[in-house]
Amino acid sequence: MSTKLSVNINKIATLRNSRGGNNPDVVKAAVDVQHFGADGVTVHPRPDERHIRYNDVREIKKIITTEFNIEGNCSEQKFVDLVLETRPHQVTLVPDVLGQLTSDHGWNTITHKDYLTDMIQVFKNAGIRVSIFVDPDPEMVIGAAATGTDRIELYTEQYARQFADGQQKQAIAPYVAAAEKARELGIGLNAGHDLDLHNLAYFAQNIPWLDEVSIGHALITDALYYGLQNTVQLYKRLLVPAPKY
Ligand SMILES: CC(=O)[C@@H](O)[C@H](O)COP(=O)(O)O
Ligand SMILES: NCC(=O)COP(=O)(O)O
Repeated sequence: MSTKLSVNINKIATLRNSRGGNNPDVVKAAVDVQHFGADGVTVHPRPDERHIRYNDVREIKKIITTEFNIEGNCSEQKFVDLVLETRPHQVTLVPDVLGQLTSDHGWNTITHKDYLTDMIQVFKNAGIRVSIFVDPDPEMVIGAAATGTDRIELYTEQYARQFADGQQKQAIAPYVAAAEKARELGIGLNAGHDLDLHNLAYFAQNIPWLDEVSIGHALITDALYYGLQNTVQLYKRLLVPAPKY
C-alpha cells in the first residue's frame, strides 16, 4: 500500500487573496488536484482567513470526491463549528497560537491529555477521523495514543531542515522512532510540513507504513515551474513503494 498524497491548497488561496476577486479559483484547484491524481485535499483555515476562508471550506466540501482533511486549532470555537458543519473525512488538530506565521510545534500530549481527549471525542462522535499534530518524540506519541486519537501527524520541519543540510540519517532517526512507537500502539500515521520533491522519497521509504502526507508550500511552488498536473504526479511518483525482487 502506498502513502496517500493530500494536497494542501492554502497557498492557492493566498494568491487569490492578494488581488481580491476569484483568480485563481480555489474550489477549481481542489477539483483539479483530485483529477490530477491527489488522494485528498487539505486546508488549514486560520482565524484571520489570510488564505483559506471558512466559506472556501464549505464550498470545497461540496466537490470533494477523495479525502478532505481540515487542519486547525480546536481552541477556536469557530473552527470546531466549521468542522462539525462540514464533516470532513479527517480533522487534524494543530496547537497554533493566534497570528502565527505557520505551524511550528506539535501538541504536548501529556500536559493537554484531558483537553485533547475531550475534543477528540467531540469529533469522533460526529464520525470524523481525528489526527493530532506532534513532534517526533516517542513520549508524545505514547501521550497521543492515550487521548484516543485515530492518527498522529508528525511535524516534519526539523526533518526537512536537517535533510537539506545533508544530514539524512540524523534527520530521519527521530521520525522512525516516533513512527515505530505509533505502529506499536496501533495508531495511524500522517506527516507534513516542508516536505518537498527532494526530501519526500527518503522519508516515505524509511517509514513505509506511513498512511498519508499533506504537502502545500513546496508543491504549489513547484507547480509554478512544472504545472499543477505534472507536479501532483511528480509527488505521487515518490510515494510509490520500490518494487521487491
Ligand atoms: C500543520 C501544518 O504543518 C500545515 O498545515 C501548515 O502549517 C500549513 O499552514 P499554513 O499554510 O498556514 O502555513
Ligand atoms: N500538514 C502539513 C500541510 O498541510 C502542508 O504543510 P506545508 O507543505 O505547506 O509545509
